[in-house]
Amino acid sequence: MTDVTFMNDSPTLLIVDDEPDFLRGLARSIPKEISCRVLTARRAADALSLMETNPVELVLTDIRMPDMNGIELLDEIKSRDPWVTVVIMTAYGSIDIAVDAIRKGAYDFVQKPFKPDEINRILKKALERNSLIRENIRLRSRLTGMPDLESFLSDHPGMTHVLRTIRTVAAIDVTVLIRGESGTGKELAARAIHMLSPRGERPMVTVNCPTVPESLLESELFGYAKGAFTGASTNKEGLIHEADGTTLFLDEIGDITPAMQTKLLRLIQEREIKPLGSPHSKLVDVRIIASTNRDLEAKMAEGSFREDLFYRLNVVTVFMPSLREFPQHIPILAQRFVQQAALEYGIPPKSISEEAMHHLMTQPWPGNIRQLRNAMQKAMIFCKGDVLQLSDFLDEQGKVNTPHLDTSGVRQPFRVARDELLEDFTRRYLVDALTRNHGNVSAAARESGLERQHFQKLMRKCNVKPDVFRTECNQELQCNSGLQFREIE
Ligand SMILES: Nc1ncnc2c1ncn2[C@@H]1O[C@H](COP(=O)(O)OP(=O)(O)OP(=O)(O)O)[C@@H](O)[C@H]1O
Repeated sequence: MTDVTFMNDSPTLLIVDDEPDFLRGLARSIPKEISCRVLTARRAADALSLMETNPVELVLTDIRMPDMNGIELLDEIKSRDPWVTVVIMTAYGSIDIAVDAIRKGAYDFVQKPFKPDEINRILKKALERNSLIRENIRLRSRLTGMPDLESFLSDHPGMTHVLRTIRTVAAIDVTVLIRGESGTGKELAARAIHMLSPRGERPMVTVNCPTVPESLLESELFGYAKGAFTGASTNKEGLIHEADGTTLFLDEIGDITPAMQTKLLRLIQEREIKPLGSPHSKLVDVRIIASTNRDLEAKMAEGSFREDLFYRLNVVTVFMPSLREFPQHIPILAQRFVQQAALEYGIPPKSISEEAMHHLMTQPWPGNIRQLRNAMQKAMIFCKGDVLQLSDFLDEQGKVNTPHLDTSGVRQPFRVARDELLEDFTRRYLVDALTRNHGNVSAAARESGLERQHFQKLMRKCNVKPDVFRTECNQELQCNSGLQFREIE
């Protein structure tokens, strides 16, 4: 992976090709007037990881690559950020592949070997298109009042992908499905999408599907006509009518009955509602955002969730990561909840001891961010001093909370539960070892009796990054000694 040129505030072009000489030559041949930062990657996987940490506007990719071909890469890029412009390089004569790429959302294609003028013309056009799209999104956000997304979703690198998707889908009127475990911030993400969208000036209409009794859900959503059932003494508009012109957020859609699924499918397909007992249908203009913490694929397999509804909802999917996947996110969130609680309860903010932070980072948090927020609030209320200590996070018996070892409420299949427990144990073990060794991977591996590579493999599997465990003195030491500080994986 190389960063060839860099110009401030310029868009970024990422060139992907497994031929090192061709890649280098092409990157160097991009003329100055196409003012862009050029990144290169020799494998699709490297390209995707570069895109996690760099805002890439334009991708120029070869079709034939060993790990993932250009069309698969195109699919993956589009599912992450539909606004990235992708240009495909094909071998001479493979016009069918080029057409397929365009059908799948590529902006253009160019046949190898190509002349510099030809590729430069395409790149210029592609960058122009991209800047128009971005400008459009920016203006719309300004008009609707951009909320400070970072302030609640955090700009931790692990969350940049989620943030980018939220910003992008906000600007286009597509149906969005937000998936993730309970308490990961699905509703918050739905609000962010709505507020950033052109519909954001009006409030979003939220329906928490499981909390509305099944017998009432249809009339609540679609409304009813006078005389539709005993007690219907007047016409009543439903929530979908209320959401006409704005966003309808269907929270926990995985829990609705097959009959309601059919009705919602009709709404999504035809944008039409027919109140209960009314002979008339009417068109509505609603943008639908749905969320679920259910395994919809499993529900489809057992026949309790309609496939056609799933595909209608799943135009764009946002996956909210669990705290287990991003323990590095915990210190930022914990500090933020301390500040929030201080403001809310009118008490001075407190710092968090190293021991307490370590405890927070090694908990499995099955209730995710919600559970962390509650733990922080409780600790803030009961802590007597200026520093939150480990004891402020222990349960009534003075024990460290270890919910995963309590199997009484576990409903998962044995293998799933066992694998989760094992991964949780491994992650805690790694975090402990890295904390003790101030983020020094070699030392932590030595102490654990593991090969460094094995230790790194486990870190990758459990998404544990060493940087957060590095103390200031350790960082200084490494920087002063002239060593590269970032871990190269
Ligand atoms: N990134 C975040 N930063 C700060 N607070 C957050 C964040 N994500 C979630 N929260 C807070 O955590 C709580 C749970 O969030 P939210 O209700 O959006 O989760 P959810 O995934 O919709 O949960 P459920 O599936 O149980 O409905 C809320 O109080 C929310 O404000």
